Amino acid sequence: MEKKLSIAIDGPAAAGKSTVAKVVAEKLSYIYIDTGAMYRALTYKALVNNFNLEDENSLLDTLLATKLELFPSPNGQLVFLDNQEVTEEIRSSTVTNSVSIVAKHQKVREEMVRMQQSFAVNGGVVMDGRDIGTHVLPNAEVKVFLLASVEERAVRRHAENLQKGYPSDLEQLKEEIARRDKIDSEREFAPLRKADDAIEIDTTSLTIPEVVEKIMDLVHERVG
Ligand SMILES: Nc1ncnc2c1ncn2[C@@H]1O[C@H](COP(=O)(O)OP(=O)(O)O)[C@@H](O)[C@H]1O
Ligand SMILES: Nc1ccn([C@@H]2O[C@H](COP(=O)(O)OP(=O)(O)O)[C@@H](O)[C@H]2O)c(=O)n1
Repeated sequence: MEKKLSIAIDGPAAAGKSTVAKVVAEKLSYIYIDTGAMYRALTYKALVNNFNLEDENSLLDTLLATKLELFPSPNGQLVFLDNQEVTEEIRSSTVTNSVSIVAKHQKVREEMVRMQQSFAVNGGVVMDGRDIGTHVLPNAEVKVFLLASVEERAVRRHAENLQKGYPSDLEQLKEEIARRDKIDSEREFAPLRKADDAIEIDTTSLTIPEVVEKIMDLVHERVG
């Protein structure tokens, strides 16, 4: 039987990570794990309960007391928080604009990483996020860092919002994406960074199938 690999996909907001990670996981019959959803779920709970997002210890306590579950589904991944489905709720702009504050806390990240590593213990996983290649799966056989210009990423998110019927302002999205990238890249602990051994793919002028194909080529190189 072919060896089951671990595949790490990192990169800035709206670079296409989850879209291509889902397709790659499906092609390989691997599990897809969207780690951003975990930070989003904790942020959602903190916002609903009016918690101070700067209070690292209380966020850690909240996380430890939370039942956070990810279930594979044909459309990607369902997210449950204390037995309640929050798959859609965690994508709201309120959560999006606060999540990087929650995600900068070291203690929160350490616990998230512990959970993420436990999901990946048997390999056969495609995981996307910001620190997968650098911290969560440092021994992943395939590491990819996806990039695209901030303009292109904002245009993509804008189109996605309009298609879903959500209100959307392109200039505002551009600013929000740039601001989130800045916080994610500048935080002290486990910032958004390409792992030394990750392959960078600039997707600005690539289609989704072209990006998937590049990643599948890397996978095939590793399985020989
Ligand atoms: N190579 C690409 N070309 C055009 N659109 C893309 C490409 N990759 C992703 N998209 C679209 O861009 C949006 C953001 O992609 P997503 O996978 O959610 O990004 P991320 O997970 O990195 O935040 C989605 O609407 C997706 O369909
Ligand atoms: N491994 C990860 C994944 C997400 N995150 C944080 O969670 C936020 C949301 O991640 P996401 O992948 O859902 O975001 P999008 O790029 O899909 O909008 C990021 O902006 C980071 O602040 C992180 O710090 N580390």
